[in-house]
Amino acid sequence: MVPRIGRHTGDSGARLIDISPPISESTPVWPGDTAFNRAVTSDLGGSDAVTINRITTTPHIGAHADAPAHTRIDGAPIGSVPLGPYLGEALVVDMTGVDGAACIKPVEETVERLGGHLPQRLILRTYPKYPSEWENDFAGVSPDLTHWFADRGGVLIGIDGASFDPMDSKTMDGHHAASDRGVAILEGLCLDDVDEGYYELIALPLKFLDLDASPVRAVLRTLPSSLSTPTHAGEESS
Ligand SMILES: Nc1ccccc1C(=O)C[C@H](N)C(=O)O
Ligand SMILES: [Zn+2]
Ligand SMILES: [Zn+2]
Repeated sequence: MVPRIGRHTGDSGARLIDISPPISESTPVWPGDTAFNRAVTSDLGGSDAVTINRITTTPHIGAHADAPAHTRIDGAPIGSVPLGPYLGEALVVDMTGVDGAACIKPVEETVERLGGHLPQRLILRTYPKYPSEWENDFAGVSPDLTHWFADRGGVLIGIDGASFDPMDSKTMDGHHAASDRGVAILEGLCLDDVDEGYYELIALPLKFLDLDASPVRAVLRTLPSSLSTPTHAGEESS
């Protein structure tokens, strides 16, 4: 029997791919939202014993996890969401040729092509190249896809775009579908260096007790090759 995620020892040649864009004052944020800003409050370059910065930022910056509280008045803040969804096997699907909201068909086709295995985490690539400036024209995640995935045991969907809903949405249907189905949301992932296929996702939000979102350091770890090829299809229902 092939070793599964969590049981392999770590020096098996697995590669870590950082899918977090850099965060600085020049990181784009939603128009009108609070940009990242920092100020030094204690300075080694002055007479202080330590350097300390103060930061101001929207929590929806770079790679980040949305909490249910972002779009539901009674939704859980990010510090009290379960962590399981943010860790574990994920399938990266290339949607760069797809028009509009990320939808079911490309996922079905990719799963089919890779051998039929659908893990509990789905990561959707919509940009051929991650934008370095704010981009109005991102694809959301279609509610249909979220329902389809939740029906098959899905617990997390991540996307490279800035939001699960198009920029002019007033109803936030993409976000609501996810929170209604208990599907965790990651946004702003930089997938430039990632091929379609199976990986281990690691992207934990911080324990901000009252916040609507948290930045994450998102990485994909390559699986032992026996796990990232179609030969293991159907063996696991992670
Ligand atoms: N409507 C907004 C108005 C102001 C600031 C952000 C938004 C968002 O929708 C953020 C986006 N949905 C996000 O989850 O990052
Ligand atoms: Zn967000
Ligand atoms: Zn969002």
